[in-house]
Amino acid sequence: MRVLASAPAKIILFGEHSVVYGKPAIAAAIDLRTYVKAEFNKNGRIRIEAKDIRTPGLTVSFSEDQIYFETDYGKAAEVLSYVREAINLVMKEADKQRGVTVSITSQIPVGAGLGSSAAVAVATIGAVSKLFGLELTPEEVAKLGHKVELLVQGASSGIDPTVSAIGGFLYYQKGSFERLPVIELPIVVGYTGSSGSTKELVAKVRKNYEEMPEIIEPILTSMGKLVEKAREVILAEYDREIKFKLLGTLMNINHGLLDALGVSTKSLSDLVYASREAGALGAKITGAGGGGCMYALAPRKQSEVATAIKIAGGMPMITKISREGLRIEEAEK
Ligand SMILES: Nc1ncnc2c1ncn2[C@@H]1O[C@H](COP(=O)(O)OP(=O)(O)O)[C@@H](O)[C@H]1O
Ligand SMILES: C[C@@](O)(CCOP(=O)(O)O)CC(=O)O
Ligand SMILES: [Mg+2]
Repeated sequence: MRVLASAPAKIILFGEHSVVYGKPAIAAAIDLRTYVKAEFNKNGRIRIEAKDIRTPGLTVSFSEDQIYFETDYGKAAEVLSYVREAINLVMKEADKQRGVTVSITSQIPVGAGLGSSAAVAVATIGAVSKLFGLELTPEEVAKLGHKVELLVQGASSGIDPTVSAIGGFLYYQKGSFERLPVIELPIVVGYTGSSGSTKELVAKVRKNYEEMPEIIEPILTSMGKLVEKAREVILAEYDREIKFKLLGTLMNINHGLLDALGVSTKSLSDLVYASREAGALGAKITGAGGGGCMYALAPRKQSEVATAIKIAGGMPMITKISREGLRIEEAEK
């Protein structure tokens, strides 16, 4: 039997990092996907082929106590940890051990704040659980995806695996979510081309929090409050122009607070300011930061903002919200 599953990337519109501390956040799945094909093999090992992750042609096999590297790339085991943990968790859930080959192709830039780790975990859980005959709901897949991120990163709010498994536009807090109405958001994502590790950035914020809780706690509280305000604006009956203006202001405040937490970089802030100067109503980091992506809200100015991002040295991407989360593309007997 062979199963092909896919799961989407996401942007966090408001509330990254503070969501790890139990505050709410708002995120949307977007139309970039990771595809995972899973099939049984006869040699009893787990074999992972990650074709387009930035260690090209990476292939690693492992059995219970050994890892077999088929390339020279030293960080291979670490790079594939989300996939390995996802496969292990599904096997535990199914209470079965069998040789499985998993092949991954992805449209999502890695370490760019677009949730590639969650998408690869969710698509792997989706494909492998179907292969083992488990019928998991999207919510159950999201919970397992959260466990994968906790195992690999040490900390995770669970927002990324939830959005990737469920799809659409979500308000999320401590493992629970509310679907928000999908509105057409005129956004532009700007990619700096560099990456940041979520594990390291979350640890950096934690360190500051532990050293100076009296300074960091009010920042996180403000972030939580601005997310509540953003939810109110999204659900209000205002006309679109007013909504976008208010959301843009909240995005700018959120960016300033993320900068205060120490997760921005010069390149990210360059793209943020270039977007605002080109007419965006708001612009902020999306995801963990330390490199990766920002996004801008730019009604009627998307092409001007895309050009400004390019001139400032970034790569613009015009994306849409994806209503669909985890998708089983094919399941062949
Ligand atoms: N296509 C892929 N194949 C295998 N692992 C992947 C793939 N995409 C992402 N990952 C895993 O996710 C990690 C990046 O996750 P993270 O630091 O959370 O950044 P982000 O989720 O913002 O892209 C990579 O180092 C790798 O371990
Ligand atoms: C920083 C954080 O809020 C979002 C991380 O997103 P990404 O891995 O950078 O796409 C962490 C989390 O919510 O678990
Ligand atoms: Mg991630």
